[in-house]
Amino acid sequence: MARILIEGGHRLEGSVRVSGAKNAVLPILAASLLAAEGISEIDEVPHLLDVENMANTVAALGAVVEWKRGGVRINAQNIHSVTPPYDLVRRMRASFVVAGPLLARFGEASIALPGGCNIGPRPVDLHIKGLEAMGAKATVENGFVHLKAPAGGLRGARIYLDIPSVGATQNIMMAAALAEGQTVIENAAKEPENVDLANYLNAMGARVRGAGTDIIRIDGVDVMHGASHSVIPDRIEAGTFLVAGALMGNGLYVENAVSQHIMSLIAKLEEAGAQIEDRVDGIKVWPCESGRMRPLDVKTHYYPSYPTDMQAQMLAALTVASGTSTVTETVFENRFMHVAELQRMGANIHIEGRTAVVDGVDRLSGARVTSTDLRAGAALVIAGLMADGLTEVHGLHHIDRGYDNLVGKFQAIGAKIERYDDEETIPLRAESAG
Ligand SMILES: CC(=O)N[C@H]1[C@@H](OP(=O)(O)OP(=O)(O)OC[C@H]2O[C@@H](n3ccc(=O)[nH]c3=O)[C@H](O)[C@@H]2O)O[C@H](CO)[C@@H](O)[C@@H]1O
Ligand SMILES: C=C(OP(=O)(O)O)C(=O)O
Repeated sequence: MARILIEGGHRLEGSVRVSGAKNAVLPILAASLLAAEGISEIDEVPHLLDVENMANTVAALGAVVEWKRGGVRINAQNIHSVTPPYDLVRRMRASFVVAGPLLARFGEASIALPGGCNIGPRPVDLHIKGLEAMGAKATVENGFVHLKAPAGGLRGARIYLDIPSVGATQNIMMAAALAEGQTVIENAAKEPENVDLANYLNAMGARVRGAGTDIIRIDGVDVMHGASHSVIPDRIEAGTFLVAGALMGNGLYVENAVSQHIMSLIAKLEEAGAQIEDRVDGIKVWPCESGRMRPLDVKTHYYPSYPTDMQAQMLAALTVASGTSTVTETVFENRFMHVAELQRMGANIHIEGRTAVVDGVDRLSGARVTSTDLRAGAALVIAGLMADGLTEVHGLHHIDRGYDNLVGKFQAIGAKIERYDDEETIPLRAESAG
């Protein structure tokens, strides 16, 4: 079974470059389906399992997808299907965002309903309600959502989102790009990845204003074309390295990190005592002078509040803080699966409802642990970097979904970390990792 082996205690220094954002590139690949003319060139595309799945999804619908160095070229002129294969959709929730582009351009789409996942139930009711407000008929049958636009195509509408859902905002924004008239999304998600998507849509000929604020206005156009676009850096990958640097760094430079995208995380790291220097093209981080982070109270919420996708990594960091911290998860119902794994490494955490209460311990000890979701995997790697002895992390398919060469990047900044796929032998193996 594939696993990562980490020998804890080595300092991290030098520079690490952040890749393009997973949560931006996925809807951008889906948005490419809107182009009836021309070819899109997307740059800064990270090497991720999710990206491969999304590229395969648009290819299965008829788009011609050509990989190039650092990016991808997509010709979506001849789409022949509005039903992405179930096998691809089930692997990745984000594939539901092909619904908006397909419905807008072809008047119909049939997408397998994404189920819940390891972080809790993840309904798509707000996506469907938004598309219905634009005139679509939605029926759910045999696990699929069938969406059909009215004879004259989708019509612009005023849509208030009960929750500022990232995915619903994306689906509605893409569907509205080719609808008749104006769509207004109120209580829209303000995430930087949605701004990146809006910029790409506008480069394709759409008219989207207000992305990044609560209210997005989209004036529908008749036709869209391919465009060139460079994906923004991944703020969660940047945050993951900043947390690692705040714990184990000797002055770690996270190149490409955009401080504006992670203000809440930077504020928390500074509150914990880490030193942060915002530079033109990245962020440098040093650990607290005392060598130990101060305890924190952290609460996840929608952007620009503290991101749920950085909850597990921060929780791992706080296991060795100099006191008691609280971490409250408000976005997803069940995003504390990593707690049990961190406890196996000696962390002192108990859950009270939606809050994890973390009593800092002097040190963690290496153990064999399993990622339960993508960010849980990153949290366990961070825990392994600071633990005594050897840590063996399993469940790598989660990490591969969203981190581009995580092991190689940590190796390059001084971590003692190796990845073993399948039956390769583990030279570093020791009893403590069992
Ligand atoms: C590919 C991608 O970009 N994934 C991100 C996106 O996921 P995703 O787009 O799935 O997250 P949402 O913003 O939609 O979900 C936020 C909350 O709204 C709820 N909800 C959402 C839609 C809906 O129709 N009904 C409903 O009740 C969800 O269950 C959740 O509790 O934003 C999340 C919240 O920042 C991040 O953790 C994910 O990394
Ligand atoms: C929850 C995440 O992603 P997804 O929405 O793709 O599951 C994540 O990136 O942490």
